[in-house]
Amino acid sequence: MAFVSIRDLKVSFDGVQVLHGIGLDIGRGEAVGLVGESGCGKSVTWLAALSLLPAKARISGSVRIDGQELIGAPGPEIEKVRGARIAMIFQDPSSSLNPVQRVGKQIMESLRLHRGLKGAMARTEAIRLMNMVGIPSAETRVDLYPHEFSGGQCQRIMIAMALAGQPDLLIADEPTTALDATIQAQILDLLSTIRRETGMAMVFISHDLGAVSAVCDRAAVMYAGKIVESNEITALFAAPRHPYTVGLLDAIPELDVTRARLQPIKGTVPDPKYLPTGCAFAPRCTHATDFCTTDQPELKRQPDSGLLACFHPAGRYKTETLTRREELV
Ligand SMILES: Nc1ncnc2c1ncn2[C@@H]1O[C@H](COP(=O)(O)OP(=O)(O)OP(=O)(O)O)[C@@H](O)[C@H]1O
Ligand code: NI
Repeated sequence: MAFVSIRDLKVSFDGVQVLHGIGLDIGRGEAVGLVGESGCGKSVTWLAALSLLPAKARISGSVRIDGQELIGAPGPEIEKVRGARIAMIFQDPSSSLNPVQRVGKQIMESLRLHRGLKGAMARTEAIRLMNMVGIPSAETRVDLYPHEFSGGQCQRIMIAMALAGQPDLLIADEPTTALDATIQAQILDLLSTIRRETGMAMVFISHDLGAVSAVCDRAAVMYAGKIVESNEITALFAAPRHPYTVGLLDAIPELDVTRARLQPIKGTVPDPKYLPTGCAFAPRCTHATDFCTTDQPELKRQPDSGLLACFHPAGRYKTETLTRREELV
């Protein structure tokens, strides 16, 4: 069995289903991207796994790490997993860092909680972690408050806190969305380096397939609470099969192009309350036929080992997007 294995994960809020049976495997040390537009269920997948959803959420299915079932596991067991085995970082560091506590103290608290380190040992380790995530003069800046750091540096400090527990899996939930392009590239670079050095697995959640390609080996594309396609990044970029994946690739910003010239996918994501009967993407899909509006395509293994849920896959080969990926890396 894979190191992390998600099977048929479903989530509803107030009778509205938002996750429709997610299945995903992550190997040890593997970096997997989770991509899709806002509201497709990327965050909910992991918040459900880590028991971080509000009590009203109805969750079924299975999430196992190293064989240990997380769905329905008792609170203290989940708490042990959180931070120590699986750590999560979010888009906005200011919501996770305590503004009135020195950053070093916050990292040391994480070290005490997950590794039992205290005093001088914890302080030395906090400084080492700050150095590792690229904070200059960590020895002196360890005693500063979050507002004395830039947004990009706060995100680095969040990453240091996440690494404090030496997790086997880091969930990075849109960690660069709030940052400008240069800083974003630096953080992506940092995450790749850390993964190589620590050997931890990573799930990188993003709207942007370009950012995902800079960090991940493989990506799963989500739409309306389902995975619609997944494959190795190179295969996904070279030959995207799902028309939605093609749309996401067309929306990747080229480095020297302003956002105004991108081609966003026409239409909007469906409200989970009123999902279409057939394929959820059919109303926006240029390939859709009558059949797609009545029947739901299943996620099936493809000859190239990718997974796809589509009745009318695209066949075009996109060399130009391949070059874009190389530029981004
Ligand atoms: N606490 C909640 N109560 C009710 N509905 C929720 C709650 N959290 C998420 N949802 C709904 O679940 C669906 C999936 O949300 P989720 O946050 O996973 O999307 P996402 O793919 O992470 O989007 P984004 O890119 O905007 O973060 C959305 O329709 C959202 O409105
Ligand atoms: Ni999200």
